Amino acid sequence: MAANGSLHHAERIDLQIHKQHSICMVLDYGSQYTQLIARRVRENNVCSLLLPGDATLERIKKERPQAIILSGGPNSVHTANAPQLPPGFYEYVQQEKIPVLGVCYGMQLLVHSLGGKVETVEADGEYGRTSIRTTQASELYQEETDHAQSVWMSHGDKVAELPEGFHPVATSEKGTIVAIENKQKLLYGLQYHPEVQHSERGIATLKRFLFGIAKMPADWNIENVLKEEMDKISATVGPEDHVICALSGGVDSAVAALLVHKVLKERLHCVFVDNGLLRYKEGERVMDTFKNHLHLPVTKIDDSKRMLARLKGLKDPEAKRKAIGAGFIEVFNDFAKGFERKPRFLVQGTLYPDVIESMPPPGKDQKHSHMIKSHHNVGGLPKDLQFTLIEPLRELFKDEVRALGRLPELNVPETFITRHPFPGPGLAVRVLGDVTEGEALDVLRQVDEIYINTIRDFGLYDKIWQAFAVFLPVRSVGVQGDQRTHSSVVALRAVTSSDGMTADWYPFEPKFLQTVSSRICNGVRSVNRVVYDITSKPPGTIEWE
Ligand SMILES: Nc1ncnc2c1ncn2[C@@H]1O[C@H](COP(=O)(O)OP(=O)(O)OP(=O)(O)O)[C@@H](O)[C@H]1O
Ligand SMILES: O=c1[nH]c(=O)c2[nH+]cn([C@@H]3O[C@H](COP(=O)(O)O)[C@@H](O)[C@H]3O)c2[nH]1
Ligand SMILES: NC(=O)CC[C@H](N)C(=O)O
Ligand SMILES: [Mg+2]
Repeated sequence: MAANGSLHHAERIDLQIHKQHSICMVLDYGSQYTQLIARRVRENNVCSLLLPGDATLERIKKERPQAIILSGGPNSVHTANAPQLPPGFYEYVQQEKIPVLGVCYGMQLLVHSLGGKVETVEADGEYGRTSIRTTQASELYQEETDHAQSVWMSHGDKVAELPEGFHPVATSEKGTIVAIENKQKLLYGLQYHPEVQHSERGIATLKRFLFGIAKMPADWNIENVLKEEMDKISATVGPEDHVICALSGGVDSAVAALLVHKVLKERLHCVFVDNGLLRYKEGERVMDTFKNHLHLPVTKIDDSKRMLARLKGLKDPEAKRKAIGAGFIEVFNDFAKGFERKPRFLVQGTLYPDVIESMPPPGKDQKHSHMIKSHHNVGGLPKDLQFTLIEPLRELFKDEVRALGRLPELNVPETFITRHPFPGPGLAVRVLGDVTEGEALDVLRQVDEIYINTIRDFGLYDKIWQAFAVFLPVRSVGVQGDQRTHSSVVALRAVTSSDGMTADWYPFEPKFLQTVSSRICNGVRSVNRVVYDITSKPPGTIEWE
């Protein structure tokens, strides 16, 4: 639970439930993937605890970690004020025999601070899929040598010289050292990101670190989250309080609503907003699904006119996102006015990726993490927000939320669990630039409907994490029925992912691409060209804005 991000995210993530468990600590240097590391650790039933990268040694000691992972981060060890390990860190971990794994920036930090050399590679970074090969036996790879695997990289600095006592244990195709160890001192480093789904054996390597090297017990699970979050809600919401829940039809808010409802019952009031940015017939379809499957009272509010007016003339993606965030809150404020005792709390299905992409964590180490885009429900919220937020999923990733929703205690219907994510700002971040120009929204609705139906016809919906169309603000020349056309171009995007933090484009068969392209050009008059987006995340993001 958080009041509009008022605490440092890493401190907030200090889930105190874990005191009775052994802890793997993650020090956060601002990587987009820091929480993903913490999440991977939990996924393997080990309790993880995130602390800011500038935590003092006293703070670290207080938690008695059994293993420590140093995250990646946008800084270079050579930039002024780049995050450092606290004085006395190495003495402490050596004395307590605590294994340390540095990931990307974390590995560069180990190397740099122990007297090795890190250099900046001017125009030759490694981003996205990279092939690596183990060169020497290491516990990290179960002693296997000469084994190739595909991993996810995102770095512009590299290790040029190892500190004393370290060995390289894997290199990339370009010859970059991508894994190192100092077995005696229990210090390990990975230049790539083992925590992301697209690193082929990344999880296996993390498990080697947790269980093989750090010998941690596997004694934690998702049920703890349910109990903890329900307890927090009971402790925070007064017995007379009524609470509003922003419900979208997506999985996150459905899980959040059912979790909160378990505690508050009829004091929870769900609101679904039609902001004019929904897909084809989405408003009606979602309300039907709520009625047939969710069994919670839901009020639908049509805010489309006001929202489209608010977006008029806005071209900048961030300005659009902020306007949409403010628009949502205006609807909830209006709704709250209808109560005798005005609700003070607002439930949102915010997930961790929304938080990490939306804002650098406020507080001391603001410099460590970069804002990627303001998610409407986090960075897009107005500054004078009148509600205290209840966000029981704020520390979780989508696949964890799905697991939580499937627990028998919540029993969230599968129709919500398996639905592709759809962002709150909806089609506004898929019509590039000005949203209200021409018929863009209508064209996009038609194209999207054909695209998703074709995906279903080919039996691919559940193989794809998210698929959608994008309306491009350009025109191209075509020939249709022997006539010259100068019409719109749409891009199709389909990605595989497990948490939205990294993604790869989906490799459709040519037959699918042929079918969908001709269905779109035949079915939507003003479109004469269809392109397919083949960009992973990174370097792209999933949405285009
Ligand atoms: N149309 C809407 N009406 C009311 N609340 C919304 C709407 N769209 C989004 N929200 C709120 O914003 C939150 C974030 O949106 P987001 O799309 O990330 O989550 P979701 O819709 O619940 O799940 P999914 O990511 O699977 O679509 C939602 O959980 C919900 O609380
Ligand atoms: O509710 C939301 N409000 C937003 O402002 C928002 N922006 C992106 N997304 C969704 O988040 C996931 C990651 O998207 P990106 O790679 O584009 O950041 C993808 O699933 C996106 O659809 C949003 N969801
Ligand atoms: N992902 C990271 O941790 C990157 C580390 C450092 N900023 C680099 O570019 O090499
Ligand atoms: Mg959604």
